[in-house]
Amino acid sequence: MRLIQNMCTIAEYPAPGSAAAADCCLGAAGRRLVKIAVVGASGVGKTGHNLFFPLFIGNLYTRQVQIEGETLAIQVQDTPGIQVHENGLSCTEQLNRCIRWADAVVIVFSITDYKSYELTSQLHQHVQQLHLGTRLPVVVVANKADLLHIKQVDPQLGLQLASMLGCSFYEVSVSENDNDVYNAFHVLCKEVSHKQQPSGTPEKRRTSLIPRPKSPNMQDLKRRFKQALSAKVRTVTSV
Ligand SMILES: Nc1nc2c(ncn2[C@@H]2O[C@H](COP(=O)(O)OP(=O)(O)OP(=O)(O)O)[C@@H](O)[C@H]2O)c(=O)[nH]1
Repeated sequence: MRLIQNMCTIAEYPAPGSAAAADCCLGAAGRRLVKIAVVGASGVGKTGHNLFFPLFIGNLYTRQVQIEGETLAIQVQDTPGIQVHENGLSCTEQLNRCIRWADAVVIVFSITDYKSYELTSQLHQHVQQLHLGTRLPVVVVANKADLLHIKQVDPQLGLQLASMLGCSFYEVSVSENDNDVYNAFHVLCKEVSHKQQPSGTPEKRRTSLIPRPKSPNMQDLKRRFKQALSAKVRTVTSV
């Protein structure tokens, strides 16, 4: 992935569904915009991920990325660490708003924190519930891969979980290896980009498969028209 350093100016993310949100569907300079929320337990390294997005306003980070020859604008929203209570996840309205705003989600857990790993499937379920009817692209990221000596989660478990959830999986170390983090975002952007593509081409192909109604047979029409006309003439003559 080629990351471009010159950032466009962005506004704070608008409320989903607002007119501003609609304007925001295209990034600055008419670019398509990919909005990503990074979620996970507290202390797993979410903010570290966002540091790859050098321009930020409040909790919103941005940069541009080249995907298949097109320059897309990515916006990444940092979210507060999620707390787990006895009766499940405790998600603030702010977090839920952010998940609804997003086109894709990165779920981060730390290999040094088993509880953060356990949270992943609940979080995935929560994300999909907030986007009922569409399958939101999600990537699972196991962070702090440099801390193998104090690991509580075997990265293999992360891989198994991600494939069970139908997500891509990346094991990364925010503090040691930028490339893996880039790759995780790249895969997600590509997936969103494909989802956002106007369905023109496949749609067109589909319509061309629908049989066109047969054009009326002109000879037959003329014959029927003549018949109707002569019947009328006959009726008028007999009167
Ligand atoms: N060794 C190591 N430390 C990391 C890594 N990623 C983050 N950290 C450290 O983990 C701590 C927490 O990182 P943050 O990015 O603040 O975590 P967060 O998920 O944003 O935490 P909250 O803001 O509480 O939700 C910091 O001290 C980071 O320096 C990593 O890959 N390796």
